[in-house]
Amino acid sequence: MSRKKIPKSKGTSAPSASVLPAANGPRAGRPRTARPGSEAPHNGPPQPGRPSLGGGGDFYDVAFKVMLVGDSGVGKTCLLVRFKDGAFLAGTFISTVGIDFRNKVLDVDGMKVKLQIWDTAGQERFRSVTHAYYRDAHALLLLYDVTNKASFDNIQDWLTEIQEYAQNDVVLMLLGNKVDSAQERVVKREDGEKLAKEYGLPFMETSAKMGLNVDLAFTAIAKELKQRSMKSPNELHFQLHDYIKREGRRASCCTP
Ligand SMILES: Nc1nc2c(ncn2[C@@H]2O[C@H](COP(=O)(O)OP(=O)(O)OP(=O)(O)O)[C@@H](O)[C@H]2O)c(=O)[nH]1
Ligand SMILES: [Mg+2]
Repeated sequence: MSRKKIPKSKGTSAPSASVLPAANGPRAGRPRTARPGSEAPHNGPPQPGRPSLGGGGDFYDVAFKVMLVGDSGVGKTCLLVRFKDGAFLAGTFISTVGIDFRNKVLDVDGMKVKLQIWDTAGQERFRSVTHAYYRDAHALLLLYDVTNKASFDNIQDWLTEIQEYAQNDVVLMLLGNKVDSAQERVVKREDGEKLAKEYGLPFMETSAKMGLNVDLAFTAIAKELKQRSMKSPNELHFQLHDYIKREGRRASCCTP
């Protein structure tokens, strides 16, 4: 990938959320692998260019698509499983093939916000599959692994890719995962903060293993997207940076 610099902050206009009437029906099933280009199964993952957030039958007022991106092994799948099921996938690392998705409905200030979360494969060979999904994403969580310097160094390349394929107004957050592995840490918190500041990105350190800041990351995204979609002049403007600064916890404060 090239190492082109990108503009240092994203725009702030509202993404067009899918505002759908609350539905009643069965919950979405297990995540499955998308097959771009083929016909979407009923209630299955939407295909690139054919956005649909109506499947799954959850109760919700507004729905958004969130994508997890970053190098292979940084913990994208574990972050999603922690958020969705409150569990940690220990043991053998099973690399994601193509793309999976899961839905979760959050209560954000009295409104049901459905996040359809796309878990992408970090491996280079699946990159073209991932590209097709960027344009429909309302938000991106970009992860690196604090125990893997290369995954941090590659963030700039990911930002270049995001600039190329995602919407200009996509909500973007940088996450440094695996902070529970203090002994193996090679990327300092300050380095993550510095990079995030350089690009005007909200930033947090997380641990999918311990659950540190995982709910917070998704909740912050949901709040930001909801706020942008409401466009209510009476509502106080939600400040994503301030929110995660206030609510975010440091690794040192959390015991296993
Ligand atoms: N210590 C620690 N290990 C983690 C954490 N998150 C993930 N891991 C481990 O890191 C490895 C990779 O995790 P995955 O979530 O599968 O990584 P991924 O980013 O989805 O990788 P790809 O699917 O290949 O893109 C697994 O062995 C996980 O158990 C964490 O917060 N702390
Ligand atoms: Mg994965």
